[in-house]
Amino acid sequence: MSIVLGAIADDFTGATDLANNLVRAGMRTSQVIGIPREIHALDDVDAVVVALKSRSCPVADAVNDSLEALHWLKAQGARQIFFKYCSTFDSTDEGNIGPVADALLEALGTHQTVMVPAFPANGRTVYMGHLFVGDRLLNDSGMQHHPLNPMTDADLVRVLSRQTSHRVSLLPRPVLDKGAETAKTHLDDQLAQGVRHVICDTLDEADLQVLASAVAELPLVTGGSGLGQALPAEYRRLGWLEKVDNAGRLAPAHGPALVLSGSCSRATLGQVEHFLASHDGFALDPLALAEGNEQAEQALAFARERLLGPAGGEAPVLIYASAAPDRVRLAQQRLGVAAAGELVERALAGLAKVLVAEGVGRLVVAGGETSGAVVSALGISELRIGEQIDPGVPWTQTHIEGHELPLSLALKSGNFGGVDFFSRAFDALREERLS
Ligand SMILES: Nc1ncnc2c1ncn2[C@@H]1O[C@H](COP(=O)(O)OP(=O)(O)OP(=O)(O)O)[C@@H](O)[C@H]1O
Ligand SMILES: O=C(O)[C@@H](O)C(=O)CO
Repeated sequence: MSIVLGAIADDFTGATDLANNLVRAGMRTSQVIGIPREIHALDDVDAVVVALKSRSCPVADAVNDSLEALHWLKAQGARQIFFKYCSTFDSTDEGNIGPVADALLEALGTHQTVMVPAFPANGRTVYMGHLFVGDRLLNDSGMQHHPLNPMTDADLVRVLSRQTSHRVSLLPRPVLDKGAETAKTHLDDQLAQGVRHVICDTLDEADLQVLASAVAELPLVTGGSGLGQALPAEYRRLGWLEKVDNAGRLAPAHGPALVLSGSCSRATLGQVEHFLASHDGFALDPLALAEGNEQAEQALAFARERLLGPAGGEAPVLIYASAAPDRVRLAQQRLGVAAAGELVERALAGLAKVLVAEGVGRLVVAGGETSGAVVSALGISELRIGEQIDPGVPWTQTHIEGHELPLSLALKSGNFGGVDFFSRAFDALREERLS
């Protein structure tokens, strides 16, 4: 059987976010980690999301990996390709959104795509090309302090124009408001004028549905997961997709519960604080990690005692490097941005590897880069997508080599989730609401 949608996501939590919305809209979805090296059995799967780690890597690597993913997805019969990036348009003047989108267009032999980062369910909307997070412009939302790609400009036409030599324009809300046919005509007019990338305004779910209807037959669409929620209904309308029940059913969860957080996003900082008010936690500091193994070993002993020892209990514990912008800046000034991030990612990934091997069976990871590091360390190649915990974050399940029982894993994007996300995620599993 051929898949309908093939998606290329530029980070791990972003991939899960998109997969979650596809499952919710009734597509049976598999997420694969990196470009699959072996042939996968894709029976009973409507969509595959390839999770890359291409958001913050050098442009040439992002382009090569994305093209390799494209070729694999086309070989699986994908009718439409979705390039998934962050709903906060995480990128720098070098890329990687513009260069990857250009390369995908060229490889597909097509000349235009849409850019739909909005995710209204999580407060990301676009008006007159300006991206809002809740009631703040992107550059005033906390994203201006992002450790790897500070977002200091909310005007996406301007942001993307710095990343591509091709023309960028806007599909404004007043046009969208007139419906899918008018939107399509607008895209065609722009194409005739040589516009390659069209940033799309989106205020709400209704706008997403109009957009989905206008773009369902384009070879390439790009954006956040909001569009992914709206497309499956269009695929059904086109006769490409059948309706299925229970697209997100998982097996029961087992084992001790751990949260690892390397995200310094505003939402995660609130979640860490909230969790620590009623649970145990251990703070990592890149400056201490740079001194040697001692702090990582202390963190391991802390988790072992609470989760795996004779006194180990049901309560989840947290190990985190999440810190306020001034502390992040200090570490970055002393160590360098990349080195500080790598020290944290390596420490959290190493802890995940040991603790899962020793029995942790329920794991929440906060932060896209952090999730990428943890998933790689665990050698995970495929995730089955389950039910949603909060918008954009589902529980997933995977098999770890040598383990009889599956690992339940939730990969949380930095700015996603309610303030009580960490404890509520496990409550949901305990209640078997999600199993
Ligand atoms: N205390 C710290 N000092 C410096 N860097 C840190 C610190 N804590 C974490 N980091 C690094 O900051 C980066 C955070 O990126 P990550 O993608 O994991 O989170 P996020 O940006 O909040 O999530 P998302 O990409 O899902 O929005 C990681 O590279 C992490 O290692
Ligand atoms: O689109 C989003 O906001 C998320 O899926 C994400 O990519 C954050 O890393």
